[in-house]
Amino acid sequence: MAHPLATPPAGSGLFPVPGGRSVPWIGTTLRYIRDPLALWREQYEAYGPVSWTVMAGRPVVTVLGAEGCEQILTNHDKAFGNKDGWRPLIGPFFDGGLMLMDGGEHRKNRRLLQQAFTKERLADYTATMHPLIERAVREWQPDSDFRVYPATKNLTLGLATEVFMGGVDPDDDRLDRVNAAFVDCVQAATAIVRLNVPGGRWRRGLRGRRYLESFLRDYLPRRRVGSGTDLFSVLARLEDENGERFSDDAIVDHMIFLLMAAHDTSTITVSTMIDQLGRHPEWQERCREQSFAVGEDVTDPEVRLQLTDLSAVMKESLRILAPLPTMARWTLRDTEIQGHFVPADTMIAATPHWTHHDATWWPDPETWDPSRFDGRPLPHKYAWQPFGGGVHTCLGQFFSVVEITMVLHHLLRNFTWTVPNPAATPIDFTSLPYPRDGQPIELRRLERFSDRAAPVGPSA
Ligand code: HEM
Repeated sequence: MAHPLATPPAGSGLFPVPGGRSVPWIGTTLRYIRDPLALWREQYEAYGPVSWTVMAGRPVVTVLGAEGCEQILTNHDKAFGNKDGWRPLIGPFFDGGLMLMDGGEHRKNRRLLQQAFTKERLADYTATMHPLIERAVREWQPDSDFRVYPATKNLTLGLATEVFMGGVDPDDDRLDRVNAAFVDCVQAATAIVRLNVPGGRWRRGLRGRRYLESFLRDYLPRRRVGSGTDLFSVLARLEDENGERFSDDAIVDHMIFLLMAAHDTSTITVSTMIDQLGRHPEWQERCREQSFAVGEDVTDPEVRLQLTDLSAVMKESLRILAPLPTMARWTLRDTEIQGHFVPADTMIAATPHWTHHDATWWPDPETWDPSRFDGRPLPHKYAWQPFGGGVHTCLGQFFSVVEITMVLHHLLRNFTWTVPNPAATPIDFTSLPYPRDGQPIELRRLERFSDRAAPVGPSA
């Protein structure tokens, strides 16, 4: 039986948001962590595209479908705020990050931050990243039980410290602890017990945040005065049109958020692509052929454009597993979503992961098939939205595409791999999605001429 979230104002013509009773406080949190698609499918069948449930102690309105997501992300009537949507989830750990800002504050910070993501800056980051990725990937060791996820996480963290931070001192041995601090912060986001109690995730997250702050503050004075082209140095020297700069606190906040935004999202995307290419050798070989055809150096954007198969593989992998399966919002006043009345101060979940698996837009949605991205237009502007939409669209989108392309490009040129376990990879959705088993593959070094498929064509 459906229970309305709130009664619509008389004469409004709006429907109440339907929903069901569930376990007190925890509600559907655990079911979401296990399998959000199964949970949403059930909600959709029972109540339609807009319904409410309880998650971690509060009512949450789940919006399923491209139209609803478009309405929320484009936010034309400014009814949806980011700050209070994300804050209950990741606030204490990623406070001061761009994604947690609204209105004028967001506009001002985004304008300034955008200067760190221009074409010229991206070219600098790319030039720094390319040799690091090439070397790091080549050093991966063949293994019949190679775990992709932790290896990729190490790689992206190493890149982040070089490209984002400008490197660390040779005798600074805190990187493992920094990595652990990120994980603690991100995982605390969905802690069931949100109290600062010993041994709890929340406490570990808070401790992680303090560790990251002190780590960055140690390096900040040098970045302010240096001439580095890393993101940290760029942020430390940015000025707006009035000559205003970010304060020390703002730089540390932005850095912690950016490191987090860049790290786990790219890691899960690389990991999904490797997993899928291991299960689809024909696509692996197609991508490899293009990677050998363009040569080793892909720092030039024109050269990367030729990796059309890899680009399709990335898009399809982002479709099958969106690194941000859900985007949080908060209603700033009474409003309407797809004809339903939603009162002020309600948590909203926009759900790209659902849209990406919606058969309306994606026939046979559970099948991984990069040929969906063969250049034809999207079936709906919001049918594919891994990088979000509206004013909060991902600022690091182009950076991450370059980073991911380069990792896969070098991997394809150095290795071949298969996935020994035919069962689907078990994904945990506690925070950002990650493979519970670390994503095992059988990784073999590529014998360049014997392992590659013979060239196709009349002379072959
Ligand atoms: C595959 C990789 C990535 C994915 C799928 C991704 C996804 C997203 C999404 C969906 C949002 C919007 C959140 C919302 O509307 O609430 C977002 C925001 C953001 N992302 Fe990314 N991201 C990725 C990589 C990166 C990287 C590498 C960086 C930085 C270098 C970055 C920086 C940001 C920032 C700063 C925002 C906030 C933008 C704003 O609120 O104005 N992201 N990202």
